[in-house]
Parts: sequence; structure tokens; C-alpha cells
Amino acid sequence: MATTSPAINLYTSLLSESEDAAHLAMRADCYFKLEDYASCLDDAKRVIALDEDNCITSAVLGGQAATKLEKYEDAYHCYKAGIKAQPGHPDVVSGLRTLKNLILKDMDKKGSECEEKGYNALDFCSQEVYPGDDELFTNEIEILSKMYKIQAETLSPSPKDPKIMEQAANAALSGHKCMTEGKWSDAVKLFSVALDLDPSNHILRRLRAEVHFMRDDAISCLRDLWLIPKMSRMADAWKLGGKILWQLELLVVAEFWFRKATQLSQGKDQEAKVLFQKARVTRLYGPLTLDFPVKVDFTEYGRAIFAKENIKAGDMVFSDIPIVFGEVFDTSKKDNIPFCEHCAASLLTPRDYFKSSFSTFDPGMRNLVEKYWPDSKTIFCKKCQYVRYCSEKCRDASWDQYHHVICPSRNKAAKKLFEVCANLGLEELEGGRKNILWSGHFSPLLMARIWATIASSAKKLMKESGDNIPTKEQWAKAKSPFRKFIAYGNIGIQKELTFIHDVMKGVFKDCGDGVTYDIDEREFKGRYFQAVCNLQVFSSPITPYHKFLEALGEVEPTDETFRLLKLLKHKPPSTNVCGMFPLHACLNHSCLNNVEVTDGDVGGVGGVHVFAKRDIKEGEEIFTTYIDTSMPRKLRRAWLFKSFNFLVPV
Ligand SMILES: C[S@@+](CC[C@H](N)C(=O)[O-])C[C@H]1O[C@@H](n2cnc3c(N)ncnc32)[C@H](O)[C@@H]1O
Repeated sequence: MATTSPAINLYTSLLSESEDAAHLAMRADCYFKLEDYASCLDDAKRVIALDEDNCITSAVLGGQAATKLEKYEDAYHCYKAGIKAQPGHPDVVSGLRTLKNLILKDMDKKGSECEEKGYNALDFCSQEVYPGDDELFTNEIEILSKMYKIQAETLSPSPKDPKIMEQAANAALSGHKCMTEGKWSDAVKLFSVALDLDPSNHILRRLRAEVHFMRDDAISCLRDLWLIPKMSRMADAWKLGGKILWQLELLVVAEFWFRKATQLSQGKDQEAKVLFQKARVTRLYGPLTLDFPVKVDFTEYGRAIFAKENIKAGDMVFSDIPIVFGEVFDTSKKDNIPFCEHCAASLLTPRDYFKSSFSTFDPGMRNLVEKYWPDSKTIFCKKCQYVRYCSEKCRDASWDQYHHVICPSRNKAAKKLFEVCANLGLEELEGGRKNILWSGHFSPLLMARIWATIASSAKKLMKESGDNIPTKEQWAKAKSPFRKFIAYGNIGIQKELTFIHDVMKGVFKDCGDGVTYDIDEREFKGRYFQAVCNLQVFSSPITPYHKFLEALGEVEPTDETFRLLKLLKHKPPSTNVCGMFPLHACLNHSCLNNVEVTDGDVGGVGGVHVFAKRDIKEGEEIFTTYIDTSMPRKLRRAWLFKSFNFLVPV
């Protein structure tokens, strides 16, 4: 084995002079023989990116190395590149077969455990009170009182006189008879007579509420339910009241009633639990979908998006911007295009676009570029001089909202985190070998940014209220923007994640101002699975290239502009970013998806546009696809299980 080390050293030194696909391929081969599969895969991916027509050997090696590492998605992509380079190559075919069997075996093992348990979206959605709900609750109670005259009243006690009691009982009996015969109007009259005589009779009041409901008189029904003292209100009364409050769009009070129904039924009333979540998504997502032909609802698969009206093929269904984003880790891309860490704008430079040909430009062309290429002078964080932005505005906003918590100039432990991220999760060892410190497809900085945002807003709330440490309520309020994202995962945290977990623990021990954020295992896993389940790749569609092209269009044409225009024909390389989008994250998966997601400019910042692929009818669920739908069905199913932890019907 040791004989291959000098070879690795030789290729490493050659590669330090120039990135050459043949040298990379040979080094990948050496790594494979040394059983250093991480380094082998890294080199193989770079060969594929550099020379996709002649990458067959590396594609096979990369596929085999990734399979050994159980990085099935990487293995699939390597083999797919192999198929493109040389269709039907026997090693690729056999590699794919092995991969398929492994994934299916994995799913059979883990899936059988999971299927027994079943997927129940309700298990992932709590009924916790949201911070700030007290105030909303009081407002809604006021609306009920002012608009609908619904309020608690002190009712006179039951009459002592047996004659009056008898009259009330007779009226109630007749009322009940009418009720069973469906004579609603007579039933109301008779129950009203009985209640006038015996106002504190809760059973009668419950019956009259039912009849009001049957007569579509929701307000009178709710008024009666309201008058039943809380201690005497049964689970079904709470549920019925909740339904009416939901119709009246008094959603915080509706949630309260559904919560009570759930508690009193000891969690057995599934309908009450689902209704609670429906009320919650209506209030959380209603404001986000006001301008779009869709709404968010709650189904057996959790949140889901439905068409509010008919949508035509090609129409935009909705757009969205990320609440947090980070870099996609793709080690095959040598030159990642820099982006603003705060708004994700592309910071593409003329050198990134024109590559080496830029140095051959004559002075006339160079002048044009210098004059009209937007001033994308990267602005760095004043303190760490490391994190980059497109403007001072973005830099200051980032500092205020999260960066001050993780800036390596203040937070020494964060240095390691930035270092690992700069190397896309790999640690360079002697002789160019690589050690995997993080195997996620996204930068762990994305998770750090979530925690930093939470810590920063908890600190703000703490300072506003003059406390020394944030209260439980303040932490809850600070975390609430991230509650919109499901965190579903039943696969154990792999070994590679423990390293980053330890780094994060160190980073958030000191959030500044004496505040500590304990990144315990639950918190770490929760955010990790939130990212895994919800991330969407996107890139800002308006780049410096587009602005340059536009500016050039305004200039008086000269020889130089024409020559330059010829060089501007190819699309600019995109940034490598993924984000968590509150509305987009509610899209469920179907292999027969009816929408397509594209990069989009949303109000001047990078986001996503979701377009209808075909006509969609009012009431239909909107589905995207999470996977490559060209894969065979059984494999798609296994893939979804492996990557997203859910099983779709066979
Ligand atoms: C981006 S979220 C989609 C919205 C999600 N239903 C929610 O409540 O937040 C992805 C998660 O939704 C669930 N999901 C999506 N499509 C599904 C499907 N076809 N069958 C079962 N679960 C699905 C899985 O739990 C997956 O991890």
C-alpha cells in the first residue's frame, strides 16, 4: 500500500500547478487503492466536472467510493455521469445494480421499522401556545364581545320552586322530541322556554346550541356554548365551538377551544387535533398566500398547499424568498461564484465570467468592462474581514441580525466553523488526502445562522425588558419564525455530524452579552432535519452579468462593444446556494408533480417562482418533486425514504 503514496505526492504537486483531469483521475485511483474513499470521491467528482465526456474511469471509481461511504446520492450522480460518457459500460451498469440493491436493502431494514409505526404528521406538530398569543387572544375576545355580543355572563341559579322546575322539564322534553324529529325551529322555541325558567341548566344549553348549529345559526350556537361554564363544557362542546370560531376567523381562540377538546379527550380525538392544526396553518400561512391563488391546509402529510381557484398551465402559482440560506456543498465545483451572505446576490466578477480570456482583452474592451460592469466591489465584514456582502446595507443588517454572534473576530470558536465551511466540509490532510468533517449537502453555516438569529433576537428582547438573561418566553418568541419548518427524521445522526455538533456547542456557548445557547442533541438534530427536509436550491437570477449586458445595450456601439458582445453569449455561472422558504417548504412531493420551481427575482432579491406545469383545478393539491423522476419507481420510493424519511405507496 505504501508504494502508492509517492504517486499521490507526485500528482498532488502536479495538481498544485494546474487542475488537470488526467492527474486527478490517477490520484483518485491511488486513493481508492489506499481505501481513502472520501479523497477518491472528491477527486472523481472534480474529474467529472472538468471533463464529462472522458470521465468514465473516474465515474466508476467515484460511484464505488461513494457506495462504500454510503453516500448513495453521490454514487448515483457519479454513475449517471458514467452513463452519459459511455452508455451501457458494464462497470457502470453493475455499479448501479449494486447501488440499487443496497438502497432497497437499507429501506427494507429501516422502512419496516418505520412502516409499523406509520407516518403521522400530527406527531410532528405541537399544540404549544405561540409567544405573543395572549395579546391576540384578548383582541379576539373583544371582537366576540363587540361584534357578536358573545361574552361570559353570570346566570341565575336553578329555580327552587318544584312547579317551575317541572314546567322547565316539560318544555325541555318536548324540545328534545322536536329535535329528534328534525323540527329545529320548534325545538329552539321549546328549549328557550325551558332555559328562561332554568338558565343554569348546562345540558339544556348544550342541546339548544346543537339545534342552533343545525339551523346554521352559528352565532347563537356559540353564544350558548360560551355560557356553559368552562368546567362543565365537555370535549365535544369545545370542538363545536372551535369550528365556529374557525369559521369566524378568530383563530387564536379557535386553537384554544380545539386544544381543550384534545386535552379532554386525552388526545384520542383525532378530528380535534387535525382541526387545531388547520386553524394554526390558516393563521400562520393566510398572510403569506393573500396575493396567490393558493392556500395552505393541513392533511395527513402535514402542511400542504392547495389551489384556491383554477390555475392555468404556465401561470405563476406563487413566489417566495428564503428566511435563511447557505452554500450548497459541491466539491466538484472548483470556483464557486461568491454571493452576498445577507441577500444571496451574485458577486460575479468579470474574471469569474470571462475566466483566463479576460487578461487577453485589449485596453478598449477592458475599459468598457471596468466602466460598465456593476460595481460589485465585495464588501467584507469590518471585524473579521472574512464574510462578504454586496453592500454596506447588507453588511450592517447582517451584523445586527446574526453575524455579531458568530463573527470569528469576537467568537473564537466560530473560527473553526468558518474554516471547515471554506473547505466544503473536508479537512485537508498530508499529501492532499481528505477527511470528511461534514457530509451534508449544505453548509453547516446555515444552521449556525439560524441559531445566531435566534440568539440575537432573544438578546434584543432581553435588553428591551431590562433582563440579564433571556426568559423562556423570550427564547420561544425568538425561535418562532423557524417553527414553520417540519423537522422529520428517523435516521440516527451519523458519526460525521458529531464533529460539527461539538463545534456548534462551542460557538453558541458564548453568544455575547453573557448569553449562552445550549445546542444539545435535540436542538442539533432538530435543526439538521429541518434543513434536510426543507432546503431548496436557488440562485439570484439578476447577476452583475445581466446588469452589464443591460448597460452595454445603452452605449453607442463601437468595434469594442461588438467584440465584447460576442464574448457575452454564454449564460453566467450561477451561485451555489440553498435556502429555507416558508411557503415553498409546504409543498409535498409527488412523482407526478403539477408545478415546477425556478429561480426568480422576488421584489429585487433572489428567491423562487413556482409555475404550473399543467392546468390545476380549484381544490387540487400542489405538488413539486423532490427527486429525479427518471429513476425507476422502486428506487424513487427508496430514495425518498432514504433522503426524506417518508414512504410513498408502492
Ligand atoms: C418540505 S416538507 C413538505 C411540507 C410538510 N408536509 C410539512 O408539514 O411541513 C417535506 C416533508 O413533508 C413530508 N412529505 C412530503 N411529501 C410527502 C408524501 N408524498 N408522502 C408523505 N410525506 C410527505 C415528509 O415528511 C417530508 O420530509
